[in-house]
Parts: sequence; C-alpha cells; structure tokens
Amino acid sequence: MSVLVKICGMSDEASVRAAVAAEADYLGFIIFPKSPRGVTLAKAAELAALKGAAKSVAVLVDPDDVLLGEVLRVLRPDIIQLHGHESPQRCLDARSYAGEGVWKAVPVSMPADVEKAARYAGYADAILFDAKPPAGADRPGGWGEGYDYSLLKGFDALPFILAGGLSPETVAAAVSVSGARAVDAVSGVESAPGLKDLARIAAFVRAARQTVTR
Ligand SMILES: O=C(O)c1ccccc1NCC(=O)[C@H](O)[C@H](O)COP(=O)(O)O
Repeated sequence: MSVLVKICGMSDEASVRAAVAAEADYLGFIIFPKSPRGVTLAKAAELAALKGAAKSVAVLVDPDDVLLGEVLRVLRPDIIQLHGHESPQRCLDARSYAGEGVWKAVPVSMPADVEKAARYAGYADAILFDAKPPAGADRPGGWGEGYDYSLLKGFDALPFILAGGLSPETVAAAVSVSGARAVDAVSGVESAPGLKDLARIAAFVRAARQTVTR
C-alpha cells in the first residue's frame, strides 16, 4: 500500500502548485500567527482553491468555537488538525467544523506518550505523532526534530500520521521502523523556516511513495 503524504505549512502559490504537481494527498495550512508558515484564513482559502485532488488540512492550536466557526466559513477544510492541548471531547466537538474529520497531534518522546494517544480513539479520526517542541518554544510544531520512530510500531488504536523531522533523506527509514501509512513534513521541505524548497517538496513525495507498508 502506498504511503499517504501531507506537505504542511503551505503559504505561497508556487509551493501549493509544486505539492499538487507531485500529487501530495494533503496540504496543511497553519492558522497560528507565531508560526513562520502561518497564514490568515483568507490566504489559506485562496491557496486551498488550487488544491486539485489534494485535501486541505487546517492546522489549529487550541482554537475556540469562534475560530472554528470562522475556519468553517472561510476555508471549509477537509480535515482539522488540532495541535494544542485539546481533550478527546474537544476533538469530537471540532468534527462538525471539518468535511472529513479531525486529526489530533500528540508529541512523543517515550512509550507512555504513544500509549496515552489511545484515549483519542472514537473522538479523533487519526493521531499525528510529532516530536516534542524544545523547552520554551512559542509554537508546538514545525521544529524539524526527529525521535525514536520505532515507538510507534504496532500502534493500532486509531490510524496515525508520522511527523517530526522527516525529509526526503529520512522518510524511507522512518516509515520502515514505524510502520506508518501516512507521513507529514514541514522543515524537511524548506530551505529556511517558512521558505519552501520546490525541489524538496517533489523529492519528499517521491521518496515517501517509494516506501511500501503492509
Ligand atoms: O510548523 C509549524 O510552524 C507549526 C506551528 C504551530 C502548530 C503546528 C505546526 N506544524 C504542524 C505540523 O504538522 C508539522 O508538519 C509537524 O510539526 C512536523 O514538523 P517538522 O518536524 O518541521 O517536519
């Protein structure tokens, strides 16, 4: 089975076009002002109009109902990715604001972090496992840091997306040790924070597609 690919932090037209041409499955739009890839909802909607067959993912951090309502009204995302401290119930509540479901980001550094993610079964549609942000960080994701991806092997409480430190160079080995069926990258397809590298977007999708999971 071919691995599904999300390219996150889309903030300009050329990157969206490169990801669509490479046949990425998901395009992530980060609605969080402190992110170097953050975009306004209006910009996300403008870019999402170019997504072709790809699905749009609104990346949000502890959104309130007002923001969720605006996200639905302006962007109408296929998926909402909750990247803050959202509870299982909050994930369930957010489902009505997305076309196809909610992904919950869970930071990982030890086995207990993975085990705790099972509490989202029945509340979120998938878990996005990510690296823990550095101490004192002002944003919860997009640091380009990896971790022991083998901790995810055998996690089957709900589908998962592998994220954290992935790049064209690392994705094949990461899929192999984790058993992931979906992958996500930001920093690994940039030349500087917030600056996408079009060749690396294509290389990442190609490298991910060459991996096979069972
Ligand atoms: O990337 C950001 O700046 C960001 C900011 C706030 C919330 C989430 C953010 N990123 C979300 C993602 O899904 C990233 O792809 C994930 O953290 C992996 O990032 P990286 O290790 O840089 O590939």
